[in-house]
Amino acid sequence: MAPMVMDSSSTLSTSGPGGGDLPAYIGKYRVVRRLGEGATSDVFLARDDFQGLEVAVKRVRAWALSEHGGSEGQISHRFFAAEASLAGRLQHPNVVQILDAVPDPDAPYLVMEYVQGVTLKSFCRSDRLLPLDQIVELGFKCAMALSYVYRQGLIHRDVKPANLLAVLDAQGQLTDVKVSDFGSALNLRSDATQVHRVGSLSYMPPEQIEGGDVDCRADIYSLGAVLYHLIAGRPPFDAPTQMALMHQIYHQAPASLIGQRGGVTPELDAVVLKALAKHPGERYQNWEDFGRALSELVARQLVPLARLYEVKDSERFNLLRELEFFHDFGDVELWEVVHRARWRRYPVDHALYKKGQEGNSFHIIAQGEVQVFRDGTLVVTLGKGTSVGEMAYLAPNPALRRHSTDIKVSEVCTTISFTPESLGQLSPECQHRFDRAFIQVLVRRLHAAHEALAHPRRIM
Ligand SMILES: Nc1ncnc2c1ncn2[C@@H]1O[C@H](COP(=O)(O)OP(=O)(O)OP(=O)(O)O)[C@@H](O)[C@H]1O
Repeated sequence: MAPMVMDSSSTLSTSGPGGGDLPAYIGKYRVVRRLGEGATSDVFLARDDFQGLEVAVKRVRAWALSEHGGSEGQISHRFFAAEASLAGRLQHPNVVQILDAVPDPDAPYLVMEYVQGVTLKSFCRSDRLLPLDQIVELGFKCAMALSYVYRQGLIHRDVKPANLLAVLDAQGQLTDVKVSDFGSALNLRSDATQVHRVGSLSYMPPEQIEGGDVDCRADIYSLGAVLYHLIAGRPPFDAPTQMALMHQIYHQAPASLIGQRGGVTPELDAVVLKALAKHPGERYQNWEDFGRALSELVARQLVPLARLYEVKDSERFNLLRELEFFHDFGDVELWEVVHRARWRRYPVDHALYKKGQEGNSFHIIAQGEVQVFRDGTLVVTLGKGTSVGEMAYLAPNPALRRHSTDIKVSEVCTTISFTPESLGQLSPECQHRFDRAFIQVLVRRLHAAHEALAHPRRIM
């Protein structure tokens, strides 16, 4: 049995498998295992037994805060304070949520959403590189997440592979990515003076090294450097000493990605190198532009697609943003629809609904067209952005739930569909958006029906 010892916060602890002491509890959280460690803190997988929840607890190492820690100690305090101030604030599917911050005087800790997976550092080695389309997808998701973060008044300032967590499913397949570690974040709304030179040199833009004021374009550079590393298996600049590395970052253009890896197109190379421009004015000027450039690479097939007929998450997100039905949805709700809806592509002549059938799912047409027939006669053609089947879905009694028309696909069509059960699993905010969008659809239909009754000749 592992020896029992007392740790700094007087909690019983055992010697852990990863070396070092593994505390039995941190506050009310039962420690399961060590997940990783950073420069100043240890991260543990822990359980909140009361809520039955797995969390990641990041605890600042006691020595780092002690008087011996000197300026290191002060820095740790500041890093902790920066992350702690964000507890409960950042809520985005691609940002690791900070659930709580406990300012324990000996060893303060943060409680975070637990991400099952590895950091993107695992995919920076040349023998473990990800497919190019997956790298671009990850880049797009990080760009959208950091755009959200920027809109909250924050610059991350330490975007690097070790701070981007890759979500893996049970089969070990990478399914998503989450931005983490806001210890170096600059809060533009409350930090009166910028603390300079935080971050990791290999991914840091010149203006951040110089100690000048930074804005979102500094993070855009860093994400560009991460994408470069994921594509090439080496960072844009590499040198044996910090001085030499800084010299390269200031003065040397990164080598083109073409030829460093099969399948890299001039367009992909241009997008990454633009993000890595020395001068912020020559980079993408905002996250929206960088995100658009990345998603266009996928949409226009300018990266080799591993699975050709798949509707990628970036495509889905952009499709939704274009549809009137989703105009009032924020980014967070749109990502929920990307992940939770059923996305299907239907061939021409496919019968979406048949008259008399009882319906409980509804579709929103994202691409293509359908035709509505009443007793064999074409009534209307519906295209992108319209919804079908919502009447049967919203109907208060079974008789009204039967479809009164036949609906057939007339042009290859992608639909987003929900059932009452799948809609019920969405967050209350997202359900609320759906309710509002349905009310708008119904009001429009009611108005059209009213007009038809009031002015029958006009519409005949
Ligand atoms: N929410 C999480 N879920 C799962 N693992 C995590 C989580 N947060 C962090 N980790 C793991 O712990 C490691 C260290 O975390 P983190 O980078 O936040 O610590 P840090 O002390 O701020 O590091 P550094 O100062 O070196 O950037 C990560 O690389 C990752 O492996």
